[in-house]
Amino acid sequence: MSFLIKGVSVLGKGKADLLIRDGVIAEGGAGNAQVIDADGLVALPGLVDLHTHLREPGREDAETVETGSRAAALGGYTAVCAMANTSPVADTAGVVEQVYRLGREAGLVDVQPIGAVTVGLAGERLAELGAMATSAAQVRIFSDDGHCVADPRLMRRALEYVKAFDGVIAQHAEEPRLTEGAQMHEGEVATRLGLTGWPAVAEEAIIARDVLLAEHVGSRLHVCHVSTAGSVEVLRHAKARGVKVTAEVTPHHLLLTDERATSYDPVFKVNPPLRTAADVEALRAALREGVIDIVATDHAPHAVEDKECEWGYARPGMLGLETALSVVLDALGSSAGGAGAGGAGVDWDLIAERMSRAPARIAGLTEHGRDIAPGAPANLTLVDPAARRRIDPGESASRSRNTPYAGMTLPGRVMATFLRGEATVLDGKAVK
Ligand SMILES: NC(=O)N[C@@H](CC(=O)O)C(=O)O
Repeated sequence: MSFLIKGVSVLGKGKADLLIRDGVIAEGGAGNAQVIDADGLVALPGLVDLHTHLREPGREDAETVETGSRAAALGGYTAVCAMANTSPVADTAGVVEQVYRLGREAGLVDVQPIGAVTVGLAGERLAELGAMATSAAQVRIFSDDGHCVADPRLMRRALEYVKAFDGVIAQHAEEPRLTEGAQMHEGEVATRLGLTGWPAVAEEAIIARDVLLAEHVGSRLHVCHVSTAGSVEVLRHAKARGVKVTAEVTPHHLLLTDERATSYDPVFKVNPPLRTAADVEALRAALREGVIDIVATDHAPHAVEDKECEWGYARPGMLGLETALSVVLDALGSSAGGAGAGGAGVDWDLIAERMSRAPARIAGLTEHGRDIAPGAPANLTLVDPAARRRIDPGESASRSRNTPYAGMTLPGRVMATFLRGEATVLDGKAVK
């Protein structure tokens, strides 16, 4: 199948016609290509998510590799990195190969498994990092996400181990002793609601420790879901020293604050928790500046019984794949003075960098995050910046419904996504 995308805005090129043939951006005659009228649409390199929970194996009632992949494609993604906190945990070559194979079979996005750092995420001994790296899944990112690698000696060993194959340790920065029983951000709102707080310093202390360890070892550290202004300052300091550290922020931490907890609706319960408006401002500025390198969704689907219960019993986590781009456009627009009608003023190069190119580089996904130019793999997404859509959880392709944006109207809409030249989304709908 070939496609001729007519009149689309391409970064650095203005309006152009794009020909997709044999899986790549092609040149020459269009022949019998299917024509897509892309007037008013913006072409971006396919988005890359460094932090997705696909729940398979083990919690297929909440998500499967296939349903999560479809949600990803609808969100404009062509690659996602699948977190290791499945059941069984992705801590062996066998499990990461299973996830990799399921991703290939679904064929909607490239699914790159992340391996666990420690056996069973228990934080006691290192998992078989080398075996996962040399497996068919070629794992390069290791994370105990959901849990912090709290033991400094184990963290040091992990950083040392992955250096041999240019791997990276993605840390869920949460000092567990400081967050025992925590339900939400520690601050004025938690006090008012009488809920146990998760203090900002529990994140900042681990990031500070880990950038020092990464510097000492000379290895690569990636910090998951940065959520506080203080973490930004630690990262700024580390980067100025030349530490090999990268960091992500989630869409929800760029838009929502701890005030949402006043509803006691567990859809707003997430780890790390929603923080203050001042944190949100600092995260937006850090993303724009590059102290935070990327946006990652932390898409965390949960079954109804795990979410529609009392706040204290609900699992933390929220959906993110289908709404990420819109939330980022909204968040950066409202404080950047940009994102006017029709997407005027949006810094599309920044969006491409933070949501595609940089995450592809960190994950080593060389087929993704490429400039849209002849010869490049046709992994791209077409966005209608003028569209606004009301978020209806019932319309989600995810198996779960825990979106915090239900009923909100957000800017931008993904109209088409292509994975190696195959359409996975057309006219804003999943193709298969
Ligand atoms: N981010 C979340 O709130 N939840 C994550 C794991 C975690 O980080 O707790 C999940 O897997 O559900």
